[in-house]
Formats: sequence, structure tokens, C-alpha cells
Amino acid sequence: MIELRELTKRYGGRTAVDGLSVRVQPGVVTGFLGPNGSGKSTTMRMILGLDAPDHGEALVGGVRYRDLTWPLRTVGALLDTGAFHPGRSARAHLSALAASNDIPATRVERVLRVVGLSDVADRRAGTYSLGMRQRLGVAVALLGDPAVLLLDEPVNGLDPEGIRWIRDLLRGLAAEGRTVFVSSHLIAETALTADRLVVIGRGRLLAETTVAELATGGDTLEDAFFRLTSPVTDHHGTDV
Ligand SMILES: Nc1ncnc2c1ncn2[C@@H]1O[C@H](COP(=O)(O)OP(=O)(O)OP(=O)(O)O)[C@@H](O)[C@H]1O
Repeated sequence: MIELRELTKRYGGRTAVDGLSVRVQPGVVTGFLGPNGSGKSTTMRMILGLDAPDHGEALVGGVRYRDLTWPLRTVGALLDTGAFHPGRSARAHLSALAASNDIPATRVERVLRVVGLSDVADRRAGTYSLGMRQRLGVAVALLGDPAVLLLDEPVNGLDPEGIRWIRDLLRGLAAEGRTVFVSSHLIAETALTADRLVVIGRGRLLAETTVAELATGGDTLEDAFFRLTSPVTDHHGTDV
């Protein structure tokens, strides 16, 4: 489980995340939705200890990230798919991470298989397409067999086959009982993957709901999403 308690982050005079309190449950995919600039990435960075909150806290399995003994074995994250050394192969990259996190080497071959990179595992990551880098990012997230997974806009830039692959993978991981928290600004795509939804705008919680509940209002999912977020969005779709 992920628990956010009054999580708050300010940058200068601007509040990027504003008193956010949410529980993200295991066993389902939870979509984390909001317009551009609404604070999704900042929230994820705070959960992962990459940014310090000004107020409140983020707990993973009841523990702050910085207090986890083996973070990679508790929470896997996909934040930035470009963050691989271009001269290193996928296998070398995963093997180094496994060794430094006390993860058995057998996990390397396992996650390479799961993400479909076994056949190209010795090629330099610098030669990978965006979709292959995304798969390598997912392999890193899965390496420690974590109970909690955090993915920031995982379908960005992927082709339809890649999108379907991510969708099936996330649903499978949730069905295994893991907590899967995935951010997006696209309600239609999120509705195909997620069961639960956390919707934010200007850093504040707008709704904690399910896809089914959101769709019962009579209008389309997209209309329901716009209705929720429009008070915090200007006519260009940019957060103001
Ligand atoms: N390092 C930073 N310094 C200053 N302001 C920042 C920083 N990081 C984020 N912000 C601001 O905080 C707000 C929230 O940004 P954040 O990236 O978390 O939103 P987001 O919902 O992930 O947006 P997107 O969907 O566009 O990725 C924005 O106004 C952004 O400009």
C-alpha cells in the first residue's frame, strides 16, 4: 500500500502538491490523473524520496522511502526512460543493479523474459528504440520483485502494441496482489487499464473514485473528467 498524508510541496511561491491525502490499495491498478502541471510527477518523486515534502509524508508499506533497507525490493518505479547509460547493455545494466541491491542474478534473466528483451539483452541500450527503452525501464522496476509499482506516464510515445503490452502487464501485476500506481493525463487510456482513480488538479485531490463510478453520470468518461478538472484548468488545458 502507498499512503500519502497531507503531502505538500512548494516551489518558490507556487504550491505544486497541496495537502494530498490518499491511500493506494494493493490488488488493483490505480490511475493517477490530472491535467499537465497538476503535481503528479512531483507526488511520485516524493514517494520515491527524490524530493522532500514541505509538509506531510509519503509511506510505502508503512515506511518512508528513505527508511527502506532495500528500496528496489519494496518499490519499483518507471520515471524517466532515457536514464540508461547508452554504452551498457540491458543485461549489464540489470546485473549491476541486482548485485548492488542483493537481488539474485536469476532475476535478471526472469525480468528480461517478462519484458521481451531476452534476444537483444546484450545490445547497447543506446541502440534501443523508445519502446525497447520503456521495456528496459519496466525490467528495472520489476527486478527486485517489489510489492509496489509506480509508473509515471508509461505509455508516452509508445505505439499501439507497446501500449497494449503495458496495459496487460500492469493488470497482471495487480492481479498478483501488487499495488500499481500509474500516472497519466489521458482518461480514455487510463480507463482501459485502471480500476480505481485518484484525480488531482493544482496539487489538490479532486476525486478518489472508480472508473465504473465515473462512467455512471450519463456523460462520457472524458466529459466527466473535464467536469472534475475544469475549475482548475484554463481554456488552453494548462494548469493555472
Ligand atoms: N523542480 C521544480 N522547480 C520548480 N517548479 C517545479 C519543479 N518541478 C515541478 N514544478 C512545478 O510544479 C507543478 C507540478 O508539476 P508536475 O511536473 O509535478 O506536474 P505533472 O502533473 O506531473 O505534469 P505533466 O502531466 O505535465 O507531467 C508545475 O507547476 C511545475 O512547473
